[in-house]
Amino acid sequence: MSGRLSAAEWRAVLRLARPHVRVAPAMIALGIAASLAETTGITLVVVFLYAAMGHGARGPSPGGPLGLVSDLAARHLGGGGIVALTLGIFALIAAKAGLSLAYDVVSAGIRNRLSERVRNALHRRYLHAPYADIRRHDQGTLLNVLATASWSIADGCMSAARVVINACSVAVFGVFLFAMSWRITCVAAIGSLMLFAAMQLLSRRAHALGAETRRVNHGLAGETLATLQGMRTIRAFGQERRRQASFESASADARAIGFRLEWLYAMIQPTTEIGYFALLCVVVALAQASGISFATTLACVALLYRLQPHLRELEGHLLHVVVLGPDIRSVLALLDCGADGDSGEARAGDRRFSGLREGIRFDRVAYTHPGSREPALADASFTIAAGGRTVILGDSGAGKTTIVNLLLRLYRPDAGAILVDGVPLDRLARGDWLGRIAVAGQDVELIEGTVADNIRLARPDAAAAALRAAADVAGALDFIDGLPDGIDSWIGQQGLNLSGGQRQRIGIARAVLCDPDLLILDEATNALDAVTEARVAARLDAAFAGRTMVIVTHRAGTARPGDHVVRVQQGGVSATAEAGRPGARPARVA
Ligand SMILES: Nc1ncnc2c1ncn2[C@@H]1O[C@H](COP(=O)(O)OP(=O)(O)OP(=O)(O)O)[C@@H](O)[C@H]1O
Repeated sequence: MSGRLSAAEWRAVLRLARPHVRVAPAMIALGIAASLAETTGITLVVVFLYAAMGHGARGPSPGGPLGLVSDLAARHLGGGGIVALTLGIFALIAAKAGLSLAYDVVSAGIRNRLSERVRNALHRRYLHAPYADIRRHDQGTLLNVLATASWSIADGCMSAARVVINACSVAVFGVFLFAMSWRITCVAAIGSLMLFAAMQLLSRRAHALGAETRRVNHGLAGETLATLQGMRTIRAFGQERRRQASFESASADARAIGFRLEWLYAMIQPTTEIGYFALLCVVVALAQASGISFATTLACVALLYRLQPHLRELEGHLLHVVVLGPDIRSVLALLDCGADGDSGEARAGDRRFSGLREGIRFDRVAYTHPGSREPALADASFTIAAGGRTVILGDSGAGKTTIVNLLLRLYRPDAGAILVDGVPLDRLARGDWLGRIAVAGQDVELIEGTVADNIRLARPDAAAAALRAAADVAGALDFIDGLPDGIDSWIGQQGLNLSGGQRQRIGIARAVLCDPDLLILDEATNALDAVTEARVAARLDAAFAGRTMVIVTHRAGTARPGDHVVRVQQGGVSATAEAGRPGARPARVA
């Protein structure tokens, strides 16, 4: 892959920046106006010095625009010329400061708004890209791109704008210089081009450092996540020292790369300063040799001196765009993640769904996880009857959770169909479907917050009474009421203030709160003791009588007489039968 961003990548960046592109001309105009004010100011300063030294209308004319301004000043300003010039210079300095301030305010606004837009777009993609695709990225990368690299698009745009402004400023300075002396301008242009070529050597190094920075930052984010997510395990296994060493190693990499990057940027200033000093010496020598007046030489030197920061900035921003390239590319790649596929939004479906009437039929469904060789589910056919209990039974790794994820539309079958009352699942309006089903699993995803926050996650508008009722059905109310702040108790990071069984019951309460037509319990009570598990099962049976329940388990004893049992084995469905009457239905072998 080439170092610099391609035209297509720049087009993608501009598409992201589109709402702000119309402000860009105004921003660039502000930058150029500030340069104009500066160059005019420098010219006036030279005229001022010239007049102060007793020249002006009475002295020899410096020629060119300088002579013109000098003559005009002397003719029209008379004795008060110096005062008027001073005021003029002061006004131009103030104008330049005002214009620069306006530019900074506008660009800060755009930079922050554009970053916000990119952050939001990335977050949206994390939520809507096909689940299997987004899950393939490691969390450190996802975190780093959202938190840090997302700024690179705005920074890249700002640097590109600065490149245009600096190039225009250089052109403005060039025109002034040319009007004063074409010879000096030619020498300055050749010298500047030579310095620019030297900078290109730094730019190549910058690209390599940019890619390295991205890799190191992702590593550091991964290390941070590993510490945060594994805090308990690390301590339980006495791995603090090793973890600290691993973090410090990543941290040292970040320090080293940060230093190398800053060193690279720091190289720009002395390199250009030395180069320009040599150039100024050549200019002065040339001026003397070709009889260019002192005033013109002074003005040219002053202009060249003030041109230096613009050229330095131009080179710095060109370098910055190169350094940002890998980060910009990683943002674009994630924004594109699954964009061609059918994300949850893309296959939202248009058929209304108001409740399960007959049942759900898996018809020769196959699914292979991206990157996997073996299918997780191969040619699976079975039925989940409406209004009854279906037990999906299978060993660890048999494909049970894959079935649940297919029902949740997190995955899409590679082959076969899932029919809900005869309608393909992905034709149903996604909101309608997900609004009618709820799942509780063995690993409950808990957010940092209170018990109430966590139960409410699936139905943020639920009333307090509904929350308590759901917790009661899940057998969670007793322990919740025993917590220091009851349902408003803080549950700690990942719910660590709670036991595994308590966490599972919060997960069940969350599902119950949705009041679903179809309740899926994926090993949802395996952390409970037998008595509590039986109590929770009885409450759920009572609350969901007449509704559809899918119980996913590896324990054959979970099935009760009357339950429909689907046995999953090595990705296929080996048999379906009615619990207690194994021969009652013919086994359907996938
Ligand atoms: N995201 C994934 N990427 C690749 N392979 C996966 C992924 N998720 C699951 N698998 C594989 O698919 C197969 C079925 O996994 P699944 O989670 O459906 O099994 P399970 O029956 O629910 O197991 P358990 O009872 O242990 O939870 C397993 O071999 C597993 O390794």
